[in-house]
Amino acid sequence: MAELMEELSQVKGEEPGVATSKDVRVHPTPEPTGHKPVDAPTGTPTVVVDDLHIVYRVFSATSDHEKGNAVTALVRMLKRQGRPQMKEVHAVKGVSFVAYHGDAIGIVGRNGSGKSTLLRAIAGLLPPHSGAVFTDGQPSLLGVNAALMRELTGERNIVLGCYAMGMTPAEVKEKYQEIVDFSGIDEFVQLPMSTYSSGMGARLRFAISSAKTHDVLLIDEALATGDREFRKKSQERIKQIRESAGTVFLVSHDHKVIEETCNRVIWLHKGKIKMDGDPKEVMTAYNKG
Ligand SMILES: Nc1ncnc2c1ncn2[C@@H]1O[C@H](COP(=O)(O)OP(=O)(O)OP(=O)(O)O)[C@@H](O)[C@H]1O
Repeated sequence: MAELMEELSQVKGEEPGVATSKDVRVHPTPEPTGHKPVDAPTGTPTVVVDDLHIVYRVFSATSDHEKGNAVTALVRMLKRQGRPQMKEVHAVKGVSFVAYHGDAIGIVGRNGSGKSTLLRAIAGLLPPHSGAVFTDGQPSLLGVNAALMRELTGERNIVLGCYAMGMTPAEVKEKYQEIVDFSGIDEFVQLPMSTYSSGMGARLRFAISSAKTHDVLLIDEALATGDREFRKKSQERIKQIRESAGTVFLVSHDHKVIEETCNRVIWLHKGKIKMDGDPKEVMTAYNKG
């Protein structure tokens, strides 16, 4: 571990790079890296989503003949034909809400209702077609595909992941063992992540990203593969983030996790907010509808 830290800090310099999410904030607020919990009181706005529309543009092939391959593309070029028609998928349609410091907001809805798209837009990874997202603080998106490197060991991923979140070498050193213990991967930490089960990978991802205090933590199904014990631990961690006045968004199809973890639930239906409020009330309506 010590040699690894030294090796990596030499490569990256004294103050390693800051997480990419800082670069993609729609409304950035300058903050020192690795800062302590946000000192804003709970109840002040942290994310404002204003009449947000997200539209994906995809090439559509209306017939087999038009389907994209090298030959059809070449024929199109020779015949000087244009590209196949663009199709628009309107994934988020006029969503507005305000989230506050200390909120844990569950986002539920059927497959394709726009949950992941909304999270990615809050993280600044998707540009609004119209409308806007304003964030006070640094949003960090934790998804099932969070960028850990499968061919590297757990140990290396922990160090790189912490650096990517903007921690200093001293902070990484301080947090390292806590992350290993929280993830429960034990001696597997010395093995490449390609040898991990999906649950072990998810636990390590959550342990790394929750080791830092986040202003806005966006979790997309990342808790789904953990076992019951890990779920409990991660719920406890989310509670701590909320108590330190961060804001958590949680997309999950697991209603129990949503009800136990969140103080508010937004129900998305076909890209629009169908209901927004108390978890029990929203989940009861959602289960009926
Ligand atoms: N990269 C993309 N390109 C084109 N369309 C997309 C893309 N990603 C999502 N969509 C479309 O946007 C809509 C919303 O998808 P999204 O993944 O946000 O839904 P979701 O509620 O998270 O679904 P799930 O519960 O299945 O994860 C769907 O119609 C989907 O087909």
